[in-house]
Amino acid sequence: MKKLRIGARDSKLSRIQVDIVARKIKQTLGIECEFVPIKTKGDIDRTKSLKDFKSPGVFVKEIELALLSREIDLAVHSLKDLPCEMDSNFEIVAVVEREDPRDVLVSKDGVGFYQLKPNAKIGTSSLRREVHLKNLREDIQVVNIRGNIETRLSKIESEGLDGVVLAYAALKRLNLDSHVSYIFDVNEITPCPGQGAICIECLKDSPYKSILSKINDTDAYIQTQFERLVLKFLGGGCHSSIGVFCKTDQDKIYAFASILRGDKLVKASIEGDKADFLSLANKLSNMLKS
Ligand SMILES: NCc1[nH]cc(CCC(=O)O)c1CC(=O)O
Repeated sequence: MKKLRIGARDSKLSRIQVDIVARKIKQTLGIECEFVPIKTKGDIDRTKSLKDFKSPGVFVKEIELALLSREIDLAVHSLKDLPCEMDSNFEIVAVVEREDPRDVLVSKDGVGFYQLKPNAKIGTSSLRREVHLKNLREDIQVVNIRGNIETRLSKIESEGLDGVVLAYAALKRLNLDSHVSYIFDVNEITPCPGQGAICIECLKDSPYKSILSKINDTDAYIQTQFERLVLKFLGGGCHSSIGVFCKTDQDKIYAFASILRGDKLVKASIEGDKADFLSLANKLSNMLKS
């Protein structure tokens, strides 16, 4: 079989994620891959806050165009970068691996979140993280920062911040998790739907769909599809305040979600059988709608 061309963002983290997928494809399916780096709008325009991009999927569009023009055979993304409402030409054929979905604080002096000085300045451009941080500590001042992980870490010094909040998964994959000062429990900051998961996206009529689906991690797939479905039912763009977290254990699903209503963070939780996936996602979103 010919080499498969993997398209993905051109960042250090993205390359590491592509390596993880390529290794799995080689080991499990015996197929070689090559990496095709693609610049996305989200990478090019670094001045804009993520909240100000008009359409979702700022890290995705150009990669999907490369799929359409057959310049690449598959795309590898951080699942959380994929809008929950996907264009009908495309499909998530596998969730390959899910790292820890929690958010973490990297602080200036290594102090924990509750030890930060009053009115501490914390960098993030995620509305979800902002809302949760203020819910935990009213005094926290949020500063908007953008850029890849290394850039955001460097902004602690360059912007005089007391810390930044980032995805644990990203720091682990970049081998930077020794910088972590505090790990937020999922009850403190509800994770972003799909956070920590790497996925493979293909054209719906791709000849590689069925072979690539062999490297799907079933539990990671169910958890993240559940989280994305709740986000979709709530009408959330992927840069909204909405957090959803789903855990699985054998035949069971345990999930909760949080959303900003007025100036209050409201939360709901649910559990049930995997077989009732759709109605559970529906119920959970309805609990948060009213
Ligand atoms: N918002 C950008 C983004 N997209 C994916 C990740 C890495 C985490 C993941 O794989 O879910 C990050 C960085 C972050 O949230 O700090």
